[in-house]
Amino acid sequence: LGLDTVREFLTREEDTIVFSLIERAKHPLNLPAYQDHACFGPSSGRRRNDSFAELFVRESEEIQAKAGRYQSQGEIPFFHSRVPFTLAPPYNFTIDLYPAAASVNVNDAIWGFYFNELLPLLAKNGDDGNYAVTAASDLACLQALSRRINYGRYVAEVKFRGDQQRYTALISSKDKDALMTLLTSETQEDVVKRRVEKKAMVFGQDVTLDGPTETGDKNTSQSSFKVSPSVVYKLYDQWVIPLTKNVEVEYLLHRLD
Ligand SMILES: C=C(O[C@@H]1C=C(C(=O)O)C=C[C@H]1O)C(=O)O
Repeated sequence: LGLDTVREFLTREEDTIVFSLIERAKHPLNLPAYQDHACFGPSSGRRRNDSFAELFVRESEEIQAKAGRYQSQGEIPFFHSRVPFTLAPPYNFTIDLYPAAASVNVNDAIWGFYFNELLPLLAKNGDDGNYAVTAASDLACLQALSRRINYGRYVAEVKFRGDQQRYTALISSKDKDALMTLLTSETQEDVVKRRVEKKAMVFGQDVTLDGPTETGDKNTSQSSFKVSPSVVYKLYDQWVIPLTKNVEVEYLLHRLD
């Protein structure tokens, strides 16, 4: 585990995130899927206050928990299920994280910005009734974002090991601001934001057999991309990077527990 390796992981996750957004943007907003108390058919066993999307995520996570998804430290569910067993054969996952800090995560914040702020920028107004397909693509977005952002734990572990003296001093004095400054690389953040914006252009264009496939083409206006590159830039600038850094700080604060 080194800084180059963790950054390679984050770079690869960008592809997953951009593709999952492109998939979600295929569907209209489908607002009824997100409304509390929404009533679809017989409400057998249905908990009140759950939107359809919430129910979909909860139940999907339950089956994925059974299948062993959360045996890996890299995956953190949005809802903690009480499923005690796993269908998957046991596997000795590597333990890279410090135990007392390993469960640090910002899934609640991810849930909030995804549904309240990102989704309206991503999906066009409309309702085609395909709520299950829509919620399945929400789940894919949420899982990709959660994996990327909560990977801040690994980034923090690497940074801590690389500069134990300085980090230990700041952790002991619980100096959040100084920790934030020490772990921040503005140059790297700028590279990441410009790269994801470019990925939205490359992955989100219509591919045809005539003409070159280029991102600098003057005919490719923002509106011709499946997901607006500026929305992807904003996603990283306002939510993904700041939340990743919050995860890093919170992890570090527990690194000496
Ligand atoms: C993840 C890192 O830590 C911080 C967060 C970044 C990000 O979320 O992309 C980029 C640079 C750092 O400010 C890193 O150094 O790679």
